[in-house]
Amino acid sequence: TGEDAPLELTDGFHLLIDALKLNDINTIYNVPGIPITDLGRYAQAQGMRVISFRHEQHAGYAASVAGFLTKKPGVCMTVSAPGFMNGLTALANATTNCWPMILISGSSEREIVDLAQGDYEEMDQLAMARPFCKAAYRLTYAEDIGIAVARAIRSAVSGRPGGVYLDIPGAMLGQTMDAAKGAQSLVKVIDPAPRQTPAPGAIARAISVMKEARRPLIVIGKGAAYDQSDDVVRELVEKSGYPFLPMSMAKGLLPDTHPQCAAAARSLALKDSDVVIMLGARINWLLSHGKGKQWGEPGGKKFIQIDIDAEEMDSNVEIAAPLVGDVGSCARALIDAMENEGIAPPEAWLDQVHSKATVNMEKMASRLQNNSNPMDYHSALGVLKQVINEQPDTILVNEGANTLDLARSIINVHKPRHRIDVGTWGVMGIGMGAAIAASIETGKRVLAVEGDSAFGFCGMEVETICRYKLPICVVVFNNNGIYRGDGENWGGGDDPATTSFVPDSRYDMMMEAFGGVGVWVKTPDALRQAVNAALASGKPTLVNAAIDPAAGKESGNIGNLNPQSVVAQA
Ligand SMILES: Cc1ncc(Cn2c(C)c(CCOP(=O)(O)OP(=O)(O)O)sc2=O)c(N)n1
Ligand SMILES: Nc1ncnc2c1ncn2[C@@H]1O[C@H](COP(=O)(O)OP(=O)(O)O)[C@@H](O)[C@H]1O
Ligand SMILES: [Mg+2]
Repeated sequence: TGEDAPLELTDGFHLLIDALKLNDINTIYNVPGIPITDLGRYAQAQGMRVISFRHEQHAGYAASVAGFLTKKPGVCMTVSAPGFMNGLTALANATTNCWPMILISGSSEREIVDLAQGDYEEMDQLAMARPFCKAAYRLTYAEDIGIAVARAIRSAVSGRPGGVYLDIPGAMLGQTMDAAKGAQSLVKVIDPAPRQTPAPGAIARAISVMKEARRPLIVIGKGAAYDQSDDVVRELVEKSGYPFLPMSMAKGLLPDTHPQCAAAARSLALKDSDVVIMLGARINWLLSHGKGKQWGEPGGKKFIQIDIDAEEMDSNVEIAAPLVGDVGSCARALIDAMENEGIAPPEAWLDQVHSKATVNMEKMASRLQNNSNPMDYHSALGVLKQVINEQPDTILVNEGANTLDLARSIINVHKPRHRIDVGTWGVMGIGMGAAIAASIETGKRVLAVEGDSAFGFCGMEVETICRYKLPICVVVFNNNGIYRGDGENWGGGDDPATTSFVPDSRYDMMMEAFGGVGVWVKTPDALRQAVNAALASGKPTLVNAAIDPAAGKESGNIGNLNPQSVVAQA
């Protein structure tokens, strides 16, 4: 341009969008409002998918699940203070699940915040975010957007993935700068999640432990699902001949119907195994911290642990052979070393585990056949098991207590990353955000199996599902309460934990209210018909499944975590 031509300008709004797009981030999950409303508009105008929710917590759950499914940071965008706080729960949950997510929140100027002068939605968000995420950054100048977004992406996906907070003051978005200089300030991140190979000595140590194994077991965790080295994981399992136990979101890396799957013989596998390989799975509360009777004789086990985070080792029990690196690199190195060392498959042990699993599956199968009216969990889940067996490409979302614990063991998963649930924390309310992200990120049909209480945490997002016409079938297991619908209260009157719901609530009418399909079903046949119709039509559907209020147990399988009052029961 000639010297008198006007300078071409850009601004914070557009530099932030350019930085995200340059790094192949093309979706924003948000709730609009000051100061980010126009940011969403401009992002959409520049070709990004901007999905607007009814509450930031569910936009955040969606972003974190997008991170789990794509290995790119899911982006949640919120307004300041209350919007930021609503997103913070999802950011903390992402960090706990080791999923990459970036929470971008509008904020106030430092000079006002630091003098506590009472700005609109004033809060020191940067300080508030720090304890709940891997890294937190705040922008002051538009020219720093390129490096800040690069840092946020790298922090979210490198090493152990997790949540990152990026604080964007409203005034910064409005700052202008020379467009050419702005373009030069952008950074395309190079290799943000580098492969991390284990040290040869660590491999040799693991092989020496495996050589002693007579009854080995591989526990596969959601870190392995996230790694997307599915073929190498399958190769490690099949070449070793070891039984494997999938944790809930690692189900489907190898199909639950695989002959080496020990899920239906979990107690035997945990108690009698002598060497346990943890593959992208933590030994935390979900595995009783590696202690107690379910793990057999104290000291009777040796652990090999594969994890990208070196500090995870020895968190709960001594790790005899730590393998620090990504699942794919560690599994590959282990397979190569096994071949050279001639590690023999443990046929007798595998047969023992497989026959125990077969017996248990046959026992369960008979409980699934009943055509009871009202349905109980088993008859309803027997139907959904069959639906997923027939349509294995459907992504299953699942939450509740009995609804979660029973579905996890009854519904087989046949493909990697096709089951999304409450994660390490056991969070209720992830269902609708997870279902929306699974649908948006994969384009696949989604079946969300929700306890009625769990659905209550996120039910308003059925309007979001209808607004974007997403092919999501929500099945609410309506047992009229949290855990059960008939508990008597020791203090007399309605039990605050169970009969707190209106009996026979018509959740199906909520979906109809927004133009979706609502069906109230009371029998397995009606449930099957409604779900198959929903998956065939791709229309947003809510199937309100009446479940016997007397079925189920308080807190499902984890009631033992409750503290007991001695005094109260005296
Ligand atoms: C955010 C949040 N709040 C409360 C809980 C406690 N909680 C709650 C409230 C559950 C609801 C279980 O009732 P449901 O109707 O979803 O499932 P079932 O009736 O089938 O057991 S399960 C559970 O752990 C939680 N895990 N997360
Ligand atoms: N790509 C990866 N390679 C290796 N380990 C990983 C990878 N991504 C995450 N991890 C690790 O996987 C583990 C996941 O454990 P966890 O969330 O407890 O799984 P689960 O609940 O399924 O057992 C975490 O310790 C995390 O550091
Ligand atoms: Mg319930």
